[in-house]
Amino acid sequence: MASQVNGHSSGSDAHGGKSLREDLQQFLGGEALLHELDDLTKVNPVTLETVLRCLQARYAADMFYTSAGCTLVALNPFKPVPQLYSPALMGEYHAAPQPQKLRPHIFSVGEQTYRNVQSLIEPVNQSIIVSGESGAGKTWTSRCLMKFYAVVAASPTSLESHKIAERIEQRILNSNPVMEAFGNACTLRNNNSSRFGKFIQLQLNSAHQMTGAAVQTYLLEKTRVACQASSERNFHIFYQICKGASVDERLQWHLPEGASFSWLPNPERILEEDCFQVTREAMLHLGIDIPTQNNIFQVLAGLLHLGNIRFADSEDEAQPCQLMDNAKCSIRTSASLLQLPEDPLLETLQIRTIRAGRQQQVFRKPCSQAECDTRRDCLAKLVYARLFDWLVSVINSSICADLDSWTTFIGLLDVYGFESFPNNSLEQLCINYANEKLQQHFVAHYLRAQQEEYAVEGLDWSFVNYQDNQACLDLIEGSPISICSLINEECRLNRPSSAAQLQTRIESALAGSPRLGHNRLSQKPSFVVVHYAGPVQYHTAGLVEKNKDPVPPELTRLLQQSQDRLLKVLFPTDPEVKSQEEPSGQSRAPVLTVVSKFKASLEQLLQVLHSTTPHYIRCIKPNSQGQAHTFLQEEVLSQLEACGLVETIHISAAGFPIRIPHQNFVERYKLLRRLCARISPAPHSPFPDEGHSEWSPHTKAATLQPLLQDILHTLPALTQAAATLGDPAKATPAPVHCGRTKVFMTDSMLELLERGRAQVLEQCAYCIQRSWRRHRHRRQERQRRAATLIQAALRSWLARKHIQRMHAAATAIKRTWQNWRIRMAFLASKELDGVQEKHVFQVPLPSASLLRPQAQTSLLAAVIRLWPLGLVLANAAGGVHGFQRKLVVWACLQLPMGRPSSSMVQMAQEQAGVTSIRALPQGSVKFHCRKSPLPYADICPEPSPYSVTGFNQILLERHSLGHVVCHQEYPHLV
Ligand SMILES: Nc1ncnc2c1ncn2[C@@H]1O[C@H](COP(=O)(O)OP(=O)(O)OP(=O)(O)O)[C@@H](O)[C@H]1O
Repeated sequence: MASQVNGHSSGSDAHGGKSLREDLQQFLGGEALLHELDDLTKVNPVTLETVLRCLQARYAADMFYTSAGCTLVALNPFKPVPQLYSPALMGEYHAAPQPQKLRPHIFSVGEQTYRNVQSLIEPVNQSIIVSGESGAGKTWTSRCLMKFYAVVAASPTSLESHKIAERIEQRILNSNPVMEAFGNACTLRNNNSSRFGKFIQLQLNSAHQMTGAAVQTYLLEKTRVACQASSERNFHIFYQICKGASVDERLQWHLPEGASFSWLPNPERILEEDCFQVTREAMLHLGIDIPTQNNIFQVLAGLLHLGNIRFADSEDEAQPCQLMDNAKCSIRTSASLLQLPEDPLLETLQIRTIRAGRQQQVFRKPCSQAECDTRRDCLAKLVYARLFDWLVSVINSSICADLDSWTTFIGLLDVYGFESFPNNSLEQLCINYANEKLQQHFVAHYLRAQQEEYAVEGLDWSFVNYQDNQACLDLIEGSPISICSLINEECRLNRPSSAAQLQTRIESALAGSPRLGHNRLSQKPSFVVVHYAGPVQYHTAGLVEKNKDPVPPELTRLLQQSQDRLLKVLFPTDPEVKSQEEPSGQSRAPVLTVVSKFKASLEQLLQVLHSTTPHYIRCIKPNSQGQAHTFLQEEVLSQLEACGLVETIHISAAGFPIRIPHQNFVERYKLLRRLCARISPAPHSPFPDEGHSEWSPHTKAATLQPLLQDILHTLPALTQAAATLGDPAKATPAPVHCGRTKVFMTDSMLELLERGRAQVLEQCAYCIQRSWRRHRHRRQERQRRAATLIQAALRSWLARKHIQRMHAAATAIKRTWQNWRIRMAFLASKELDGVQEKHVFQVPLPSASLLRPQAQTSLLAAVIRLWPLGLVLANAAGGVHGFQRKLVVWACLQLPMGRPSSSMVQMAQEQAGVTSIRALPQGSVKFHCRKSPLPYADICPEPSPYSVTGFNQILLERHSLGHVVCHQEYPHLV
């Protein structure tokens, strides 16, 4: 870096060397700080030197973007810096509350532009003008901006609309590789140089989502098809088809491997742009199907073969020039690829037809060898230019949204930068003319308008001398006499004029212009124009011819005969088109020259730019070799001068770049009075409240001034607040000037106001949030109470219901239980006590029916009286056994022996079992038997594991052993 700085000023004298060393010392000492300055307006003093140092320091620190007031300076890194354009970074700039606070970047310009569209402040439409030398990074920048908008202006709503938006964005992005393949070429200064200018209009709908785009192109360098400077190349697409075609396609397009074409110089150079597949895929996405693509490539192959056609010089002027031997095959192949008849093709190239006289008689004149070559080149240029325009229209129809589906747009202008070569011609004149126009637009927008406005608004302002290029524009395009008008006139007169004559004409007619110069040392006829970026010498040779860009009508007619589907579209046999193509020599209508067409499209472009808010990005090339980490001061210096950057910085730093009409200012910042009201009561209060913003027209004018004053009164408070927040830059009161119709301020003041506004809005939002939360809380509380009440009522109802059901069930059980007990007791007592008589006939004694009634009665009585005794005896532990026992039983029961019923009684007795016998003192016997023959006496209503089934306690009284007391007992009662 030191050597570069040394190299910049290599003074030989001791004093010069010393000052340079000091300078260098100072520079190097301050470098650490210098690279931190991200706005060139902060460089002090603002001179080319300091600006240059700052840029160099930043470049060394890999900081490629620097603000310069209203412009962004973009240094070409000439190396991939992926993190500089990552989607994450895009998101960061998009989400930042103040993107301009972040590091300078094209995304901050992009985001600012997008926010301007969202704010709907007039003019809503925005334009970003990307300018710079060839290879400075304009196309790269435009591409990155398009990607940025594709991300930030994508539709976040429904999945369906998101998909549509994504498809549109993809198409817009796909238009880049197609346009670059057909419109870019490798030049000495840039491997991927755009050979046309373009204005891309990104269309946004009312929700600020990208719905489409439109591309307008300017001045395609079509001469490149047939003529390339040494070490340069043709358009990329020709190399792509030659390198990327498949074997079949090669056969079809007659492009054998290793074939040489004179219009395809330097094919051995391999560039990353030579990617045929990428172009094909992008074309497919844009709706250009494979057959159409093949058709396009076939036509391009036809042009390549056309370029190989060579003519031999003819000795005899009356005879047409003959084809060279090796060109015969080329013309056949070319004719077949272009689907043109071979002989008429050859004839059209060899022979000129002239219509003359009143009857428009046709004369045929053989062309010289040079003329044949010119006609061949013209044919190729004509086809290629039409093909390019057609492609642009196809791209537009694919990406352009319906007129009613978009409301605003962001325009991206990528134009060729200022050009100055040793040999400049009409192309450079047009390019530099466009740059002058854009510079004027810039000057008008930022510099002149700013200063003039200060004067009109009555502001005290010391004017800066800026370079007004109006004089230069007058020289090029002025009326009635200018360079353009003179060249056009030469074309209209259609007279043979030499280059020297044109030079003399220009010099004599425009002698008074301060911007016209003359290079006395020049060998060739030329004139010099002193552009804002420096003097450029234009050679007059061939200027008029280039301006005419003559297309012999027979060439168009020939192409109209083609059977090729694409050429039929490009060259329709439409009479309207025909009349445009063939202006008759006698017509007084203005001739459509290159300059006049370019001027018209430029004016159209400037009209669009004037209706938008412009943003500028100046791309700077740190070195012409395209090397990373190399900052050549001299080269950068000339570019800084060429783009008028230093003046911009100077004025932007000293002036008031922000101008807001009173009405807009009041509308936007009237809520700042709330801040003031909190600090101190406002001095004026005859204005309506914010809630009543619809003032009547007469009150409006009357209230505007006091309102304005009120707002301005809040500024000290705002500045103070900034100071307490520890922002010293904002603490010093930034100048605000109230003009007659507008308020003027600096960026920092605007920032302060915006911050205050955001603060008030934030407080309002808090207030609304608080009220809403309170309201919501109250409502929730009410709802909660109501819910509790409902729950309690329901629960008590349910409990009551349950209890009622349980109660009813318990009552029913109790009743049933009581009834059962009563019934059981009744049945038992009936069985034991007084029922013997009544039920005697019901005792199910077997063979009872066989006994006599008396016998039956006595038997029953005996059973009842004596069975316990029988039981006792039968079950006695010792003593009576077998037959003896039976006899005892029979005797006790007085049963007749051998009767079947006796065994049954025995059975019953055996089953019954006696559990205990106790002799009571009075001589009675008390015993318990396990089971009685009574059906109800042993029924336990409550069976439980602990309960013993009812058993009978039998007491045999001594005094009446025959009287038996039998009652039921329950364990729990014992
Ligand atoms: N930001 C960047 N990061 C990395 N490389 C870049 C950047 N900008 C530009 N370049 C490199 O510089 C080259 C030239 O850039 P670009 O084609 O955008 O220049 P240009 O100004 O459009 O030139 P022309 O006017 O000739 O079309 C690119 O091919 C790329 O290699």
